[in-house]
Formats: sequence, structure tokens, C-alpha cells
Amino acid sequence: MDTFKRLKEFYWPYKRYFFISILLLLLVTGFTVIYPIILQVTIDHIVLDQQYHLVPYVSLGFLLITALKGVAVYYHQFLGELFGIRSVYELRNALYRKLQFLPFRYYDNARTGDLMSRLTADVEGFRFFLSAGFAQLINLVMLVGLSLGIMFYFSPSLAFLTLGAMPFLVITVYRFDKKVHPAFRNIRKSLANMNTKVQENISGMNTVKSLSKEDFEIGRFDEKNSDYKDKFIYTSSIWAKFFPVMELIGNICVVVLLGYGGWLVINGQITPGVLGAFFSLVWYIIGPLMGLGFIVNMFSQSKASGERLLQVLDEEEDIFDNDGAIEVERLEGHVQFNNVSHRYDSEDELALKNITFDAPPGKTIGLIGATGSGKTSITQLISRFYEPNRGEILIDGHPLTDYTLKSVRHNIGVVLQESFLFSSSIKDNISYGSPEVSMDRIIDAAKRAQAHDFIMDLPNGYDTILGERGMGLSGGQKQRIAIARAICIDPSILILDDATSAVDMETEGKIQAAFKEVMKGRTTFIIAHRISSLMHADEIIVLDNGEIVERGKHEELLKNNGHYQHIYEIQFKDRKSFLQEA
Ligand SMILES: Nc1ncnc2c1ncn2[C@@H]1O[C@H](COP(=O)(O)OP(=O)(O)OP(=O)(O)O)[C@@H](O)[C@H]1O
Repeated sequence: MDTFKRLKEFYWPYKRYFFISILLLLLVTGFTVIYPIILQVTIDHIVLDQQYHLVPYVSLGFLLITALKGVAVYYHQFLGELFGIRSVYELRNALYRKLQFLPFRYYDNARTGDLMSRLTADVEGFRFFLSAGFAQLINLVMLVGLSLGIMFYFSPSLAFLTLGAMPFLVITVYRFDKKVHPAFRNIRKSLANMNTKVQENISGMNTVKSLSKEDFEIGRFDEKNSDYKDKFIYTSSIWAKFFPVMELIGNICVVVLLGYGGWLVINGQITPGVLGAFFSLVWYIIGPLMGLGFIVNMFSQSKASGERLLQVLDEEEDIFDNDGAIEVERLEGHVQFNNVSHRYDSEDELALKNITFDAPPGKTIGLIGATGSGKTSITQLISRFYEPNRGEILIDGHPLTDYTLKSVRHNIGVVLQESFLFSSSIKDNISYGSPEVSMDRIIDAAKRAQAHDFIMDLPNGYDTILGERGMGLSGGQKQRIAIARAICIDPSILILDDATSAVDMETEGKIQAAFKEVMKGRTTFIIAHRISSLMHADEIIVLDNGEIVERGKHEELLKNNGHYQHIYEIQFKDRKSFLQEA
């Protein structure tokens, strides 16, 4: 119950829908148990007493009750659904909001498929119980309780006999539930696995196709699909047994009832009408009990879903605005690292060790080093995606944590090796970081990013809708849209993380020209493997294994006989003449 209590803030504001719906359910149950009473009256007082002139009245009464019951059922169901859907509307928004603010640390280990299924299947599981589960539980208690009450009123001995069948029914339900519950859980797990497989396959379609692994992928999917099919068939076979068994027990109960009840009628201890009413009432007990397994199952599934949702909601947002953090419209862009060390949670080794540098406003810093040497980690600390374990990061002379996250991130433009484009228009992609900018500024940014000409060649120009992940554009074109996006927010700090490594030399030339334009007046960090991308930087920092091993200008570093010179030799051995011309 703790799970439901902790999620109360989402459904309690809508409690009025729930309570009205339950009130109407009381009416529905009341109307339902009136039927057998009408039956008893009809048999005993109209048929046996030959009062046939009462038939129209009873029929009208019966019709009226049916109509009233119909109206009550409608509102009960509608309000129940309203209660569920309104509650999970808030819940879904809260989860999505949480996902936006969870730190990168969380996403390092999260699986997309799993998160997707929490936001969809688990929310739905929880809603289902709110909408129908609670009500069914209450309905069960009321219908069984009222039916038994009427039975005892009519004939205690016959009611006791009916009660005698209950343990068999309950044991069957219990045994069934023990089997079917894990079977359902396995179906859910298998479905989640299959979804993850499909999602991964679509995301990695490039790799699949380029390595001709289509058949291999079809085989792997078939495994998951077969697993789902087998689990489903197994569960269906349990389900298929349940209803006949329950019906058999019910019918045995009815036969015994008929035998003993008939004997009571013959002896004049009960009327034939009472026996008729008992036949209806006994199914009002067996019916809900048959559904008990389903309700218990639904309850435990919904509890499990609620727990999975709480896991996301309870996740710590460890990077947030400190008390009194200042909001700054525009930073100067002076970045300083003082003895900064950083280790990722999942790693034993430090990713950065005692990093110190000073990047004055408007200067360009080049970061170079082998893969895994810590280049990206430095820029991720500047954006405050992670907090360093030791040392101090200052922006414009103040600790990074003195500013609001928005102030910092609004002032940093990032262009990655593979920038993400949304499946919306080019215009919206460019203005994503600053949606309020005018069309003129969007066009200006695109021109400066050398993207305007190719955008105008597209069928709908700036209104062209991109496919998922920017499909339909070349790597270089996507990159230039990402540069335009960075220009649009007019950042004081610019991070270019391996931004030209995925394009050919000609496109690199165009992108470099775009960068020159963007970098003017901004503190820029260029991460690159190619020396040509950062040789003009004001300071080049050479990293190795998380440490700064060399620093200086291109010409100075070439004389050091160290790492940088070594990289240079490898990259430029055959192109020295070309460089001299440049
Ligand atoms: N999110 C993360 N979680 C755990 N470890 C990480 C994470 N990101 C980076 N690392 C580790 O930190 C170290 C530095 O990685 P980083 O990405 O900063 O290197 P890099 O120089 O930018 O590499 P590359 O040139 O390949 O992009 C590596 O050992 C890497 O495995």
C-alpha cells in the first residue's frame, strides 16, 4: 500500500471522481441484487398466487430499474476512467519533467527501452488499477456481501450450504493466481525485451546494413518473438483451464443447491421463488470470485508498476541551482580550471587529474590527446553536466556553481561530432536553443554557418521537415545546421567537440570557414584529433590519460619533442609541403 500512498499526490486531487464513481457503483450493485428479489416475488406472489394483473407493473418496475442501472453504470465507468486518466496525465508529466532534469550520471546507465516502457506500459498499468481495479475490488466485496445477506434472509440453511462451496472457489483462485501471476510478469518482460530489440535495431540500422547483418538481426528478433509467443501460449493455457474449473465448481454448487433446495421446497420450508432467487444469487458470488484472481493480479502488477515509476521519481537530481545562485543574461566567457580532478561514478580511475588552465574571454583553446584522454570530460565539466570531485571551475572569476544552470548553459554553444537534429523543420532545429529569435536571425545564422545555400535548395527551404535524427541530410549538412543552432543562441563560450571528424576534406573546409565566423569574440574550446583543426588556437592543451602533459602554441609545441610533435609527425609526414602553403 506504501506505493499507492506515495503516489497519492497524483490521484488524490481527483478523488471526487473516484468517490462519485463508487457511490454510483453502490447503486449499480443495489440494482443488480434487486433482480433475484423481483424473480422471487414474481414466482411466489404472481405466478403461484395467480395474480396475473400485476405482471405489467412488475415488468414496468423491472424496466425502470434496468434503465436506472444503465445510467448508473455509464456514469460509474466514465467517472472511473476520468479519475484514472486525469491522475496519470499529471504522473506522466511529472515523470517526463524528471527525465529532463536528471543528471547525465543517470543516463550513463539507463536503458532507453526500459525508460520508454516505464513511461508507457507502467503508467498504463497504474492507470488501469485506478480506473477499474479499485472499483472492481469494492464491487466484489459489495456484491458478495449483499448477495450473502439476502441469502441468509431467505434461508440460512441454504445460505450456509452455499458458503460451503466458497473455500473451493477461493483455493482455486489462489492456486491459479500463483501460476498466472509470474506467467503474466514473464510476458511483460518478454515484450519489453522485444521492444528494446526493435528500438535498438532501428537506431543502429546504419551499422546493420553496412555490415550486411540483416539476416542475423532477423534471427535475433525471431528469438525474442518466439519467446514472447511461447510465454503467451503458456499463459493462455493456464487461463483456458481456469474458467472451466471455476464453472464446474459453480455448477456442482448449483446441483447441490438444487437437491437440498428442492427438498426444502417439497417440505414447505422455502418457496419455489426463494429457490429461483438463490440460483441467481449464487452466480453473483461465483462471478466476482472468478474475477478475484484477475483483480489480485492487476493489483500486484499495478503495485510493481508504481514501484518502477517511483524509482524514476525518487532519483536524485544532484546537479541543481544552489541557494542564491545568480541569473546572468550574458557571461564574459572567462573559464578557469584550478586543479580539477574528476572520476565518473562507474569508473575506478580518475578521468581527469589536476587540470589547471586559464581561458580568457575570446581566446581559443585546443584540446588534443588520444581517445579516452579526457578532452570531452573537460568540456562536460564546463557545461556542468557533471560535478568535479576536486578542484575549482571559475567562470568570469566566480565558481561555476554560483550561477544558475540556465545562465551557464544558455551561454555555452556546443557542436558535437554528431549533433542531434529533431524530426521537425530546419527552422525549428536552428532556433531550438532560442525559440524567440526572428526569422531574419535564423537566416543570418544559417548564412554564417554556410548552410543557407543548401537549405534554399531543399523543396521547402527552412520549413523542410527532417526525418528522425536528421535523416535526409548529409553529415556535413547536419553539422552546419548544428553550427547555425549554436550561433543562434549567441553564446560567449563555444565548444566544438570533434566537430569536423565525420566529414570529408571539402566539407571540412566549409565547416572550418563557418567556425571562423562563429568563433569571433567567443571563448572557444576545440577538441580535435586532427592538428589542422586546432593549430591556430591561442593555447593547445595536450592530454594523456587524464593529465595535461604539454601546453602552448602550435609552434612552441612542435619544438618540444613530445606528444604533440609525435602526433604532428604522424599526421603531416607526407603533407608538410601542403601545410607550408597554408
Ligand atoms: N559517462 C561516462 N561514464 C563513465 N566513464 C566515462 C564517461 N565518459 C567518459 N568516461 C571515461 O573517462 C575517460 C575520459 O573520457 P573522455 O570522453 O573525456 O575522453 P576523450 O579524450 O574525449 O575521448 P575521445 O577522443 O574518444 O572522445 C575515459 O576513460 C572514458 O572511458
